[in-house]
Amino acid sequence: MASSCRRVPAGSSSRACSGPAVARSPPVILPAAAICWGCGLADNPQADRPSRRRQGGHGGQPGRSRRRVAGAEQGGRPRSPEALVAEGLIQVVDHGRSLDGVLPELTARAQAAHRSVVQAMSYEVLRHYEPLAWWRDQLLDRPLNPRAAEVGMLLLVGLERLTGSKREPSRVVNAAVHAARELNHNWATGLVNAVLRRAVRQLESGETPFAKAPPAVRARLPDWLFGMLANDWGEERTILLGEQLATHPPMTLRVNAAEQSVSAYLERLAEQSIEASATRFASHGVALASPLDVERLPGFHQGEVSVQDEAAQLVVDLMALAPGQRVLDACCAPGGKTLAMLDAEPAVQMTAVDIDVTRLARVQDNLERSGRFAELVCADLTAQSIEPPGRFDRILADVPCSATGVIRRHPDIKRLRRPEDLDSLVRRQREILERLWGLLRPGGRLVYATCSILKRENAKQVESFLRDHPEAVAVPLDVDWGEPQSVGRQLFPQADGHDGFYYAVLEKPVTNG
Ligand SMILES: C[S@@+](CC[C@H](N)C(=O)[O-])C[C@H]1O[C@@H](n2cnc3c(N)ncnc32)[C@H](O)[C@@H]1O
Repeated sequence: MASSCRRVPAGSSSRACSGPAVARSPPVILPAAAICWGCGLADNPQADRPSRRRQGGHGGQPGRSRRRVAGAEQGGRPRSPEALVAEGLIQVVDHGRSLDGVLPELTARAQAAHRSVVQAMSYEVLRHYEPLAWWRDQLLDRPLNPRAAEVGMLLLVGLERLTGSKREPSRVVNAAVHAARELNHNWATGLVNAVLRRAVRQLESGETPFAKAPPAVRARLPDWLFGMLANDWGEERTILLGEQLATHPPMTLRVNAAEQSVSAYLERLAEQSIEASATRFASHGVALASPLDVERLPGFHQGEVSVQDEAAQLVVDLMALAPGQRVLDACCAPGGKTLAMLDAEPAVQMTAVDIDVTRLARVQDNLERSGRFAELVCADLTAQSIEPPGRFDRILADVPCSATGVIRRHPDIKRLRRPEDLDSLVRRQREILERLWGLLRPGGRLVYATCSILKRENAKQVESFLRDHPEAVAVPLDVDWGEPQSVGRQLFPQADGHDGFYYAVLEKPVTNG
């Protein structure tokens, strides 16, 4: 076992560890926004506030260069929400930056009254990017010059406002024209005005702009992802899936069962006039009717409740934890499932590993908030060993994945992921699985989990592992959630319910001699 002790530096930027290290309990302060696509634990649960919905292109290829939104540090003059969102989304679409990274810069430059609008618009344009861009291209007389990317994005913002907000259409058009000027594209004001007015006329005549759009556009998915999903689940289902992935996810809580029951917590929420209900499948889950700031959640800072998607909460039952067991939470950061397991069974010996030292510090924060303890190890599980082998009774392999099951929460995934990422992810998942299998003691159990809805990362991955490890036993899952696969169960994103997720449970039999 790695044994060197390292404190995670406050304010350090996200980086992989250089070697195994253990971080024990000193408090650490973390940078506000750290992207996590696949954890089921919201980094900024209130970032995404609902707006009214409708429908919603094909964007440029993200380049390698990454710059900040112009003027952010110089305290540049606040701009209109439309201009800020157009500027910010260029950073995501053309420069490959995450929305979580860009939004704080945008909102810092917006007037206080506009901040939530800037957030909501950014999410909505990314959610409906394909239909919005397809519609824009239909409305244009000729394709936009690639150098006019900001104007192209501003048109998407305008089209999103026309279909997704209650604002008077003429005000939407005027705001977009004004934003073009703010962005120093005076040459484009006439174009923006003409295209958006054409869109208004279409809507007023009752035309359905996307009726003739290709299936991938209607599914609000990039072509490559639509193709992969359609290959797995068929075209019709993929269109429905894509539509579901473009909706607002609920904000879901996990009530710490050691502290109180779900019904007791629901009563406390009702006392604060916070509307909520028990989740359908997770026994400690509470779904809020609308997202809110965690500061308003009774007992949040005391660890009585955590923000965690319902599908992510289901891991606890699958782990079949018991006091005294040695448990390894591999790929643990930011610690949502570590905490869920410790809250359910505090008397296990928990070791939690992640490759990213900054994200490990967030695990520590989460543990401290709840007064729980785990040995934290920074290690690359594709390359480094956690000694000695055969040590753990239970292992959770919540491996890095495409995060296609959580696109509702992170619509920038559709712009940032590349098809070629899948090959390297699948390879990495397999390497991690191989190493973890060696760490499992005979008689022990390993739970494989992803927040992906792609078979290659899920049932096909586990099938391939089972072919090469005939000693491994796939445990049938007698549960009422998800859909059975050749091995394991697939959860698909549900309206007002859980995210897309996959679980498989493997056991290593005790061999004689
Ligand atoms: C899906 S997230 C884990 C979410 C976490 N289990 C939770 O519930 O909060 C996957 C994690 O795997 C980590 N990771 C990726 N590659 C890794 C590797 N080679 N070794 C260890 N951890 C890795 C990432 O840093 C990321 O934190």
